[in-house]
Amino acid sequence: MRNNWTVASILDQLIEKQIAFACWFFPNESRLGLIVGNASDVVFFDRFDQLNGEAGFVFAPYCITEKSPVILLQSNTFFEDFSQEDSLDLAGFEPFSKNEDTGIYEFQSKEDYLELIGKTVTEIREGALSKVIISRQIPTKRTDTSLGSTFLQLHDQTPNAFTYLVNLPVAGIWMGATPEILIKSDGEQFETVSLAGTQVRKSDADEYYWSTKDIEEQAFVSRYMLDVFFNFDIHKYKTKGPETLESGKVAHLKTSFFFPAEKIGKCMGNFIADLHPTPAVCGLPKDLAAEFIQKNEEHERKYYTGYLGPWRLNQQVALFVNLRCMEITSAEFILYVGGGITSRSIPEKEWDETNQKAKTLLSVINPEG
Ligand SMILES: C=C(O[C@@H]1C=C(C(=O)O)C=C[C@H]1O)C(=O)O
Repeated sequence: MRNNWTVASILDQLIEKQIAFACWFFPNESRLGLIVGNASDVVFFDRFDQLNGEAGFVFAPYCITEKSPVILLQSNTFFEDFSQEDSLDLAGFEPFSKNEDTGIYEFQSKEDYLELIGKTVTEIREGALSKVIISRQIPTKRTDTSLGSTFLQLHDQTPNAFTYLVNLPVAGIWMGATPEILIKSDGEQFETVSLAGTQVRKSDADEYYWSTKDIEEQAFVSRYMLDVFFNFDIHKYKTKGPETLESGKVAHLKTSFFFPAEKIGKCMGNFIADLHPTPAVCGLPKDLAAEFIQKNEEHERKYYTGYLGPWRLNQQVALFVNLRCMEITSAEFILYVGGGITSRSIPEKEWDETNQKAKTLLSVINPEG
């Protein structure tokens, strides 16, 4: 039985003492993974493929910049299930130097967002783009509620998501509950997932009908994955789906792909570098979409739409796309939400979709709101 109070209070102390850590719940599991380390246990990379041969907990950005490198926490202080522990000796850990709050976070007005979506749809209809993910930040005033207990509450509300809380040098504090697997391995086979298309969650699983926009949008992601498989000589795989996946207050279309581990066992870092960012978070064609995002989004994505998780930690690989997440500064929670825009997008609907996606996080940080 998890002692919520003890766990929350240890996580709060780690944050307060500025000790590097990552903790997480895998989807549909009640075990709490925790890795804690010294400042010297954290390494930074400026290329995604540098993960080849490394092991630890990885926190990777959408796009590598000087301020957002790939971060790997390598430490022997690793618990597969910390929920059963009742203490942790923090005295032996050397803290990392505090990250400065340098970002400027502005609430993007609905009008500005609708205008950007309108512009994106026109660009897609007239040019070479098929799909682009456009996102926005939702800054919310931070209260003095315990982040440890907010995290446990988030897990209780979205048990089928990968729920995490990290405090790391350079990146700072991030928390989220994502439904999207990037890559997962049980040693024998790898699983990767194509996830896209969104609608409000229904009370009855049989009620889901999917629109052409959603089906097409998700098919773009699946199609792209097949190209990446081809690059790595993966010509046979098992598929499951498309099927509906419910998460938080929304539901998505999901296809899972499975292939033998030996295909990429020695070059996993290269495989991830090719896969990321998928058209679920960037767009198609990838280079044009990335350029459009860079020119048109008003904010830096930092670690939103990057990926995170155990990377060959105790032999396990389980990376998730960093969605439904927030960055936590001393004064604010900055939520990040986005959606896939195609030629069939209706700006008002896209705005509603981002609000739906933010609901779970908003309900845990501001229960009265
Ligand atoms: C970009 C996000 O989600 C992605 C976009 C989706 C969509 O456009 O329907 C669905 C799931 C994710 O692949 C987000 O949640 O911020």
